[in-house]
Amino acid sequence: MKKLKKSKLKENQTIQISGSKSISNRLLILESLFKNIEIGNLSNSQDTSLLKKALSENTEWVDIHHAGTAMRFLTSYYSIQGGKTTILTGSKRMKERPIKNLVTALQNLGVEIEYLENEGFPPLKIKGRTITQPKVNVPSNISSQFITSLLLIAGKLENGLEIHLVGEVTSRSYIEMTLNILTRFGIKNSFIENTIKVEPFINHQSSIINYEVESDWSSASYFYSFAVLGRKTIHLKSFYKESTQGDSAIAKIYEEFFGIKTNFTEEEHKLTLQPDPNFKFPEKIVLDMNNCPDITQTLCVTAAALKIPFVISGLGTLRVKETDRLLALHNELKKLGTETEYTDYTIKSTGFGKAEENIIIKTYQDHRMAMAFAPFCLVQELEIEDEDVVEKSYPKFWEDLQIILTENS
Ligand SMILES: O=C(O)C1=C[C@@H](OP(=O)(O)O)[C@@H](O)[C@H](O)C1
Ligand SMILES: C=C(OP(=O)(O)O)C(=O)O
Repeated sequence: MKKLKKSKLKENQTIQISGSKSISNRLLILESLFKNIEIGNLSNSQDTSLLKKALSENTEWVDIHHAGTAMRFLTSYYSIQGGKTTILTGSKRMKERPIKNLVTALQNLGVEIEYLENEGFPPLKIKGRTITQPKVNVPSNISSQFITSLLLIAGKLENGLEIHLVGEVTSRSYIEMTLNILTRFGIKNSFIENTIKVEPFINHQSSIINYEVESDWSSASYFYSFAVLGRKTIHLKSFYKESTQGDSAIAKIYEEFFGIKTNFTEEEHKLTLQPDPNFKFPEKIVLDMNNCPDITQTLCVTAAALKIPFVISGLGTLRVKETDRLLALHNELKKLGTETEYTDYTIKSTGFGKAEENIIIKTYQDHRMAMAFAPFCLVQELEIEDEDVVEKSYPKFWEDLQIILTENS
């Protein structure tokens, strides 16, 4: 249990967030397949450590715990390890997170994959082989991680790969991030309408690539919330003006709805989050967050703390993440006095009342529930049920809060 006393924000503190977990996990797979990357500012998240461990140990039984990207990326990775059989499993929740569209795509490419418990879900038994078929159809409405998983191995296939995305494309920014990394790596690709083509990558032994990972924008989002509720300037390192991370949308969203101006200092790769003292909050927030699903919880808590009505759409993936994030938000926002209604794709506020006196936020084994609700301590004291959940993406979160917060006395 983490007790957060009613606090104030200190002025002008600087936080160094570690590398993006999404970029890091893509690079680790590519490094393992092509072996020529010097990675700087690798994510210190548990998800990245788990993936790194799996790739370095190369065992026959791999438990990836809660790490969704690692589960999905390794499914394709093990599919092309010819002559090797791997059992890939995860936490209880991982066994409830869908993987069927990816498995079916790999099966259609000729890989033998078996479900060891429930059809469509981990654990999987994967028999690696050489993939030669050049084309595959993949439904793209459940998780972009399925597409990224195939894209990461595509350059290794002798005929490359053409992926036809079927249906709506969810979390598109993450597919674009993958293609951007492939391009940096020298792997030729194109994304036209619903077809992605990746060429086979032949000269991969020739040179070493240095890749400095930009810090994690999903982690940065919590400091935007602190800056809004604490009305003080915060500095974050190491970020770039042009980001490949979809969650960098937080800068625009928090400027438009909460008056936080983001300044970039090029030389120091520093973001400065500056609240505009004359900003008038909007009467309502209406937003589609399909491109940046991981910052939904951050935004809902900021809006709830300010009692600004919100209608958020594009949330079709939230019910199959670390927890059912829409249900979790609905239950916990109530404790802050915010009533909500949700569907499979949307959440909207329906009324604002008084917050409970003794708030205890349940975390549902979801790191983002803990971190998204933490900024509410600038409004009222609260407790967060399981403080250790933050390790999944941001192990130093509570330590970093000590830098920016001072208790009200
Ligand atoms: O590719 C990635 O690194 C990710 C893609 C997104 O998942 P979905 O495509 O399942 O929404 C995102 O929520 C997740 O945290 C990381
Ligand atoms: C959804 C997330 O991660 P994953 O899907 O990789 O478990 C997340 O970090 O918010």
